[in-house]
Formats: sequence, structure tokens, C-alpha cells
Amino acid sequence: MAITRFKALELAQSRATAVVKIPTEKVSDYYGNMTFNDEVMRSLLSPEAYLKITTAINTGSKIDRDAADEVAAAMKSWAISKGATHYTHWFQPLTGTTAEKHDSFFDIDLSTGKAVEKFKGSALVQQEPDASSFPNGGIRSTFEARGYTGWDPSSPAFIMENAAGTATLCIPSVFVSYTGEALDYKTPLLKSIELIDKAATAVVKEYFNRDVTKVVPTVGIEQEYFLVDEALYNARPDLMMAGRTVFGHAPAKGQQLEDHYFGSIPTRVNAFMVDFEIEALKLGMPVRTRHNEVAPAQFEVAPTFEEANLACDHNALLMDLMSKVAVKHKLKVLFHEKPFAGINGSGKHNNWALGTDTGVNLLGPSSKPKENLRFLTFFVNVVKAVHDNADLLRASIASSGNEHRLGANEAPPAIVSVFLGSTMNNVLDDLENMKDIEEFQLEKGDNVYLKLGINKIPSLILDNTDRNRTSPFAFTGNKFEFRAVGSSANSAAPMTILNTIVANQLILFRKEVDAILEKGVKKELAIMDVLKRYAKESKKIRFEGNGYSDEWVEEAEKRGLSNMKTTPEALLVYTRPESIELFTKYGIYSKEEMHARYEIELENYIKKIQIESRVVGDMAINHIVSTSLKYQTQLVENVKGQKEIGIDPQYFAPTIEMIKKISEYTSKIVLLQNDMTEARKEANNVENLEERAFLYGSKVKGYFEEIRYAVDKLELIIDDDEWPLPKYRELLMIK
Ligand SMILES: NC(=O)CC[C@H](N)C(=O)O
Repeated sequence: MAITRFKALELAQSRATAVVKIPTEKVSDYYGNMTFNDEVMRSLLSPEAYLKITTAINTGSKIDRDAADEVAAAMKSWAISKGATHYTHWFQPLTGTTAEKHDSFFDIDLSTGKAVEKFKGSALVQQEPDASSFPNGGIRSTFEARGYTGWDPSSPAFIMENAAGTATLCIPSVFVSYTGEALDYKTPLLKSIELIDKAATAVVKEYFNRDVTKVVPTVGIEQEYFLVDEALYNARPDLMMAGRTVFGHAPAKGQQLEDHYFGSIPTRVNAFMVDFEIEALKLGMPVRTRHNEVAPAQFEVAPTFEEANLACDHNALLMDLMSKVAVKHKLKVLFHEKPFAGINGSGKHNNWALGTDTGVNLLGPSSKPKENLRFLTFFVNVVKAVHDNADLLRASIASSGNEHRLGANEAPPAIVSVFLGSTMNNVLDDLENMKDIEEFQLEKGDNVYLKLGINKIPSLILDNTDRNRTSPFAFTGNKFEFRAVGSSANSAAPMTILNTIVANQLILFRKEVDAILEKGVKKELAIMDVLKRYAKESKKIRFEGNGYSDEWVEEAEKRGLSNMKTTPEALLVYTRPESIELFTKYGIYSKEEMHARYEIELENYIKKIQIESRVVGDMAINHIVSTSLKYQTQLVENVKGQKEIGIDPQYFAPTIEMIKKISEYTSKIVLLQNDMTEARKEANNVENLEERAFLYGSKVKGYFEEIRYAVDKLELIIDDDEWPLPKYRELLMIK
């Protein structure tokens, strides 16, 4: 009997729901109480230091030494009062996960020889972790291994409880090389936020509202994930090593009845959700929504939107937090984009908008014509930016995991398009057919907004917007939802790209409008003239139909839209001269940084497929073939026995067929596995990174499906008692 699997099943089935400690106060009383937030700073800092830090938060200005010392002292005493013994610069290197190196507050005072708790401003502002092992894409050589973490005051420091009952003060930080190049996700994101602030503020100020002095991109990040019992997870080497199952026959009941989506949340899962949400709320993450997703064992958590930097930090922290809280519930969280074949994958839908410091959402339609011209301006500019830079957006979400998800089982295709909804689609169609400005000029005195048709945009577009789940980039009434982002991604990467391309577009827009204004044209007409042209020029990116259909693939090709199915192909866009020119122009990435990122992503891709390939080989040979041959021997014995006692051969002929099938599949697996190892060796010997990535993505990965096919067939033949791996029906049926 397959001992590990059955032990795991027994354990999984006998789990009790974990007890969750619920705070006695209401959420609004404990929300953010583990963060060094504005309220705490106001109460602990001198008015001067408080002013300095809030100015730094709002404008990005530098904090002087004295103020830093005061903030550090306040942070230390606050953190110690919350049980912290250590502090860490918490950052997001290009590994895709978060990083921390805890240092103790405790130190020996050299003059007195006594123990003291120390934390100076210098330690708050900058640290030098021994960071030689983080990916750097050739930026640092090991002998120049120094990397620096630098405090980001715009994201509040927070307390992370350790398992042992102590806690650590975490200081959100950037991570840069000795020579100043960004080695993380946060640095370019912050730069892109500053860029879009400037670009969008200029447009609003100049054409619509002089009072606006700041625009911030906001994001609400929906996180999808799967939950698997810890014991079953541990019995699946593929889940442990690669985060996804490489084998597993589809269960009789998968998601075909659609009875999981929004269904009653399983008790154990519900306890887990309540537990991690409480911890998230304490850390100031505004989590509000929880539900069952489409696939069995798939769920979702979503916060309300926040300023983009905070939202991205919070999502990275939330993923870490969820994995930690899951331990108590004997669950494992799978953030992989496609943990199970044949059912839905997981996304991380990024709901993006632009908000002004006067409280206006620039992507929210209004009933007032003047405001609607502003809305239309930003709306059309976003569509144009996506049209002109669709390939960059595709590159920003490229990963080995997302390669399995895009275009498979209810996930958006690899073709970038924009869904507008019928109302806005009609508005853009009308816009294209609008009169030329010269004609308008002649009809002075009339209500320009009425004439332009802007009054037609219904104020209640929010309620009218039809949803389209098949689109990678959809307008949802007052924001754009970038749905193609993968569930395991760090949102900062796609958000950096999105902010930059829209900022660039807004800068171009202003130039074009200003050029028309110089000719003495009325402002509204000049704006509409440019928007009209944009609507026309970006038409091909608009798609309202079914993005999952084969017809769309054909239609997109006719329209000349790219369909980059593989990661290496998508990433190559980063090396295009026009991409480099765009990012270096605004200082978001230097040429070296872009190249480093490209290399890191490619290497990541290669390594992930390499790991998967090894897991496939190991499981196929050591688990599947060995088990199958043992079972086959039993069948052979059985047939021999039947023969011996004189049973009519027609009765054991089907058993002989089974024996033959086992031979067929096992031999196939062994041969394919040998060839796959050879393909890996061949790829490893290729110097050129691009070629190696291409070989891994095509040749090596090319064996996965064939091997899987044979393994999954064997799963249907081999005695269930002997099958070593928890089956899909067992992994997916969470209580
Ligand atoms: N209900 C949904 O929105 C499904 C989304 C899907 N899981 C994705 O991969 O994006």
C-alpha cells in the first residue's frame, strides 16, 4: 500500500478546525495598530520631526540626520512596547519574494560594558546586508557585492510577530547596488509613481483644475490562491518543489458543475481566512472581500484600493502573511498561476486608477460635462498608452507560471487588448466620427460640451458597465483592471510599466494639445481634436468579444496584434531600442538596469523549468514507473496462475491487455525521461542565455505533456491502493 499517501489522507480527513483568537475590539479599533502610522508618529514625535517626516512622505524630500535620529528613537520604543526585539529592512529583491535580515536592538555599550537597546537614525535610514546572493543580472560582481537597503518613509514600518512569540520591527526599504542601480521591485515603482504624478498633475492643472497639486496612481489587488492540506502537499514532491502538480488525472468532478464559485466557504478555510485577515488588518492592509473562486479549492482575497506603492507592499506582505498563518491551520497556500491542469488558474487582478489630492478619481465619469471631458481625456490616453505599448505590458507579466495560465481555462489570452464596455465603446466610436475642429470653430457661442456629445456619457456608467472576464485589460466603470497579471507576481513590476507608459502618453498628449492651443483654438476643442485622433489610432486594441475564443486569436492576427505565447519571446521586448529609450528617458530604469532585469527574468524562467523537469523525471521514474512495474508483476503472476489452473484464455485476455498497456506507458516514460535529460544537458551547454531559455521553453518543456499523458493513463490502471501520489480528487476536495 502507498503508505505516505494514505497516511496523508487520514491526517487530512481528521483535521479539526483551528481556533482563531478574535480581537475583542471592532476592526476600526485595531486596524493598523501594528504599524508606525500617522497617529503614532503624531503622538511620539516633536512637531518639527513630525513635519519633516510627513513632508518626506508627501514630497519624497530627504530627512535630515537629527529628524532621522528622533524617528528612530520613537520607532524603537514603540516597537519594543509591541514586543519587538529585532529590526529589519524589509525589501523586495528580484527573487520575487520578500527579504529580511533581523538585527537585534540589543547591543553592548562599549564604554560601560553594559547591555543596552540601540537603534540610531543611521540604522533606520540605511543598512548594508550581505547581499551577494541576490539576483543582480550582472550588475554586481561578487567582489563588489555590497548592496544597500534604504528606508522608504512613504510605507509605514510595521511589526511582524515571530513564531516564538517575539516580534520584529520591519522597515519597508528599497534595495540598490553599491553603484546605485536598483536591485528590487520598489525602486523603479517609486520612480514611476513620481513620473505619473508629474505628468497627470500637469494635464489636470493646465486644462481642468488649477487646485490639483498631486496625482497618485491607486491599485486594488485581487489575490487568487489555492489551498491544499499540508499533509497532502508534503506527499506531492511536485507541489513542494515547483508549486504546481506536474501529473494528475482530472477528477470525475472538477469545476464542471460550477458549484464552488461563490459557494459556502468550507469551515477550515473560513477559519484560515478570518485568521489571516485579522493579522492583515492589524498591519494596516484594508482587506475586505473573501470568496470561493471558480476552481475547487481556489479562493480569493481582495483589499480596497490604496496608493500604488502601499498596495504593492501590502500584497507582497499579505502573501507572506498568508503562508505563515496557514501553518497553524495545517494548510498550504499555492500562489502558482496554474497548480492544477484542466481547471482554472489564478490571477492577481490589478485594479488601477488615478486619484488627485482634491479627492477626484480621474478615471471616474461624472454627470458634469466639464468633468467628463477630464474623464474622457484620461480614459482615452490610457487606451492609447496600452495600444502603443501592448508588448511592454505583455512583457511585464511574463513568467513561467503565467505561461501555463494565459489562454487556458478562463484566464485572459496572451494577446493584449482593452475592453471598454458598450457605453464607452460607443463614446469612442462617436468620438472618431466627430466633426473636425475647423467646423466647430465656425459655430461659436454654442455649448461646446453639448456639441461635442460629451453630455451623452451617462453619469451612472458604473452601474452600466458590462463585465468581461475574458479581457486582459478591462475598464470596470471607474478604473482599469489589469487581469493578465499572474497570481505569484510582484505587482510592482506591471504597475511600474503601466504608470510609465501612461505618464509618457500624458506628456505627449499635452505637447499635442498645446501645439493646437498656440493656433488660438478653444481649449475644449483642441483636447477633443487630439482625443479623436487617439480614438482612431488605438482602435485595433479595443475588443469587446470573447477573449477565450479561437476566433479572437484569428481576428487579433488580422488586426496585427501580437500574440506572444512564450515568456522568452515576451521578455525580448525589454531589449527593443524603443523600450530602452522610453525607460531611460524618464530615468525609471537605466540601460544596465533594464538589461539586468531581462537577464534575471530569463534566468528565472530557465531555472523554474529546470526544477520542474527534474521533478517530472524523479517522480516519473521513482514513483510512477516503479509502482507500475510492481503492479504489473502482480498481474503477470495472476495471469500465470489463471493459465495454470486452466481458466479459458478469453477471460484473462483483458488482463493481458492491461499488462501490455503498462509496458507501453512505462517504457514510453523511461525513454522520454532519458531524452528530456539529454535535452536539458544540451540546453545547459548553450552559452547564450536567450537560446538556452528558448531551448528550455520549447525542447525541455516539450516533454512534460507527453510524459504526463502516460503517467495520467497509468493512474487509471494501477491499483488505487498502490498509487503513491495524492490524486486530484483528494488534493482538491478541501473541507
Ligand atoms: N472569476 C474570475 O475572475 C476568474 C479569473 C481567473 N481565475 C484568472 O486566472 O484570472
